[in-house]
Amino acid sequence: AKSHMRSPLLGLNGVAAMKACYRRFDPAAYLQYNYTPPRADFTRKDSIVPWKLACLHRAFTEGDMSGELLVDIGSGPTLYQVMSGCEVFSKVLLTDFLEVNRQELRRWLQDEGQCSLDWTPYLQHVCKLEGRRPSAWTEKAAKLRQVVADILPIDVHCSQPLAPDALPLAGADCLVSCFCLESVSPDLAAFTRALGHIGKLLRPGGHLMLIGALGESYYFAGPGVRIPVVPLNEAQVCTSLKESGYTLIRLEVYTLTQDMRVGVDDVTGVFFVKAKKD
Ligand SMILES: C[S@@+](CC[C@H](N)C(=O)[O-])C[C@H]1O[C@@H](n2cnc3c(N)ncnc32)[C@H](O)[C@@H]1O
Ligand SMILES: O=S(=O)(c1ccc2c(c1)CN[C@@H](CF)C2)N1CCSCC1
Repeated sequence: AKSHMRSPLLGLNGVAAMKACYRRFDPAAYLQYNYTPPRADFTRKDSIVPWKLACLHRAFTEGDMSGELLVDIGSGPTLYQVMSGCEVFSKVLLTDFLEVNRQELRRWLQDEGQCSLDWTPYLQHVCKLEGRRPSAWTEKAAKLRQVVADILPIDVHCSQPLAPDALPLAGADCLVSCFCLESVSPDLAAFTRALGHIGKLLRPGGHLMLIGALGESYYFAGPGVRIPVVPLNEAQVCTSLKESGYTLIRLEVYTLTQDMRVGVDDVTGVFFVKAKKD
C-alpha cells in the first residue's frame, strides 16, 4: 500500500534532501523546457526572453559598474546571464554544483559542438540591444570564450561557497545569479542564509544581479524529476536582501502570460533585482 512507500528523502535534512534531488537534474531537458519556444521566443515582444535580456543589458550598461571580475552563481547549463556582462568585465567565472552542468558549459566554451542548445539567437538578441548588427554574434561568442576564465564547483549552502583560492582577497566586483537560490533552498531561511553566503564573495560596493522565480513551488528538471522550490513573493525577496547586507537599487517583475505556463513548473512571475553590497 502507498503508506509504506516512504520517500527516500525523508529523514535527510532539508539541504541534504535538495542535494539528493539534484543528482537527477538533466541539463538537456532543463534547457528544452525553459530555453526554447514559447518561453524563448524572440519573435514575440511580450516573450520573457527579450524582457530578461533587456533587464541584464540595462543593468550592466547604465554606467555604475566598475571592476574586472564577474562571478555567475549557479550557472547551470546556461550562458544568457553573462552575455551582457562579458562586455563590461574582463574576467568571468561560471559556477555550478553539478559536474554535468559544468561539462555542458565547457562543451560550449571549447566550441566542441554537441551542445544541447544553440545560443545563437540569444547572442544575436544581445548584439541588437547593444546597437550592433545581429551578425556580430560571432564576435560576442568569441568575447565570451575569451573572458570566461574558469568553471568552478559551488555550494551556496556553505558559508564559503567556493574554494578558498577561487577569488582574489578583495572578492568579486559583481555577482549574477539566476533561478538558483530559491531552487536549491528547502525554505525561506535557507534562501536568506545562501544570499548571505554569496554576499561574502562580493566586495563592499559591488553589485548583485539576482533573477528568480516568484510563486514557484516546484519545477521539472527532466522527465519525472520534480524539484521543490521556495515560493517567494516580492516582499520576501526585498526583506531577504536587506537582512543579508544589500541595498536594493531596482526590482522589476515580469508576470508570465498564460501561454508561458507550459507545465514544467508553477512559476507565476520572474523578478529582476539590481542591488549593491553595503
Ligand atoms: C534552476 S537551475 C538555474 C540555472 C541557470 N542559472 C538558469 O538561469 O537557468 C539551478 C542551478 O543550481 C544548481 N545548484 C543545485 N544545488 C546547488 C547548491 N547547493 N549551490 C549552488 N548551486 C546549486 C543546479 O545544479 C542548477 O544548475
Ligand atoms: O524566465 S524563464 O521563463 C525561466 C527560466 C528558468 C526557470 C524558470 C523560468 C522557472 N523555473 C525555474 C526553476 F528553477 C527555472 N526564462 C526562459 C527563457 S529565457 C529567460 C528565462
